Amino acid sequence: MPADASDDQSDKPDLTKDEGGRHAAGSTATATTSERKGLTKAEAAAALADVPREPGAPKPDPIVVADGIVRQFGGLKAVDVAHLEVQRGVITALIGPNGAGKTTFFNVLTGFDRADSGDRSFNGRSLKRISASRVARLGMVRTFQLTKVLSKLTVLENMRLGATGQLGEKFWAGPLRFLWAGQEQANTDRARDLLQRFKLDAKENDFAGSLSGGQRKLLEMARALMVEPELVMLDEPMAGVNPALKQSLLGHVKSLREDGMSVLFVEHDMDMVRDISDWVVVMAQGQVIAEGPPDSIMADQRVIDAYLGAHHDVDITELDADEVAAAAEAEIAAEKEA
Ligand SMILES: Nc1ncnc2c1ncn2[C@@H]1O[C@H](COP(=O)(O)OP(=O)(O)OP(=O)(O)O)[C@@H](O)[C@H]1O
Repeated sequence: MPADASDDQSDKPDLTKDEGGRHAAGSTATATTSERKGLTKAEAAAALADVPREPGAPKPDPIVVADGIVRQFGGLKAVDVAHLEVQRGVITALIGPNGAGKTTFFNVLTGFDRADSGDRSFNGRSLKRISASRVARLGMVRTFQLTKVLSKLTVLENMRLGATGQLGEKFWAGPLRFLWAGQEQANTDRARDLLQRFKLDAKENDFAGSLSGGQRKLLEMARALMVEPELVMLDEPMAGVNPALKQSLLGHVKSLREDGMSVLFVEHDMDMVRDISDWVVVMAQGQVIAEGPPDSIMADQRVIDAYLGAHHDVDITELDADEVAAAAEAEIAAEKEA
């Protein structure tokens, strides 16, 4: 489904706007990644302590607000979300059975798909008629269930592609190298820093196609950070990832919150949901049926009936770096055999 093509003209994000008037004093809406103060798990829980455990509950400092979002495919209402607020600076999980509408809702929020009705806002600003690429430039980026790294490009080239809005991409600026060479160097430096953080630096010149599934997920997450986002949306980050690499991915997601970013992720892996999320939203048949902290959600009979009955808990073991590396090699070998 094509994204909303009617991209608006201004490239300047207005992240200071607060139509809802509910951003707390000292809100991080205008801060860059390096200036933003991250939250610990305890601080994130405290920020949500007074939020009612009910679908559509208002949050003290929402970064995203969805209102009356409906997306139909023929006669099927894939998404029918009356109201949802995503709190800034915390990790929110979106769970629900297959076909609940989670990915479709992600697509609509990020502008990769268009709702039949309803609107959503980011930092108090409506995203109506704003294209997916512009949504990303505003600071709301996503990864995909099936990774979209480009196999025939190197790891570093994939990273550079994550930096949107570069001067060198503008047709008039292309020949004027002096205008964009500095920006290109800054992007390469940032790419290398991120690759180091995600332990992919040794692979910067390898083709992305040679990475294991788990490493591709890491690369996609690293690439999403090239735009210094405020909100990172991850669609099933654990799907198809070896248990050893899961540990590493979990650590990276937690560190996003500690670095001051907000995270919204779709996941079926209940260990991950319980371990890292501060708040859980449950969807079933297109609607939000429950919201709350992980422990209360996992004990909610409606959630157990709609979803959790089929999911069992398995502890993810702590693994050291060698075990993680060995698991990545095993994953690559298994993929080659398949
Ligand atoms: N492009 C499409 N055309 C027709 N139906 C679609 C399309 N995309 C999604 N659907 C349907 O909409 C419903 C919601 O799908 P969606 O992929 O959003 O669910 P989900 O909760 O993400 O599921 P999963 O956990 O399996 O990824 C499903 O019934 C699906 O078949």
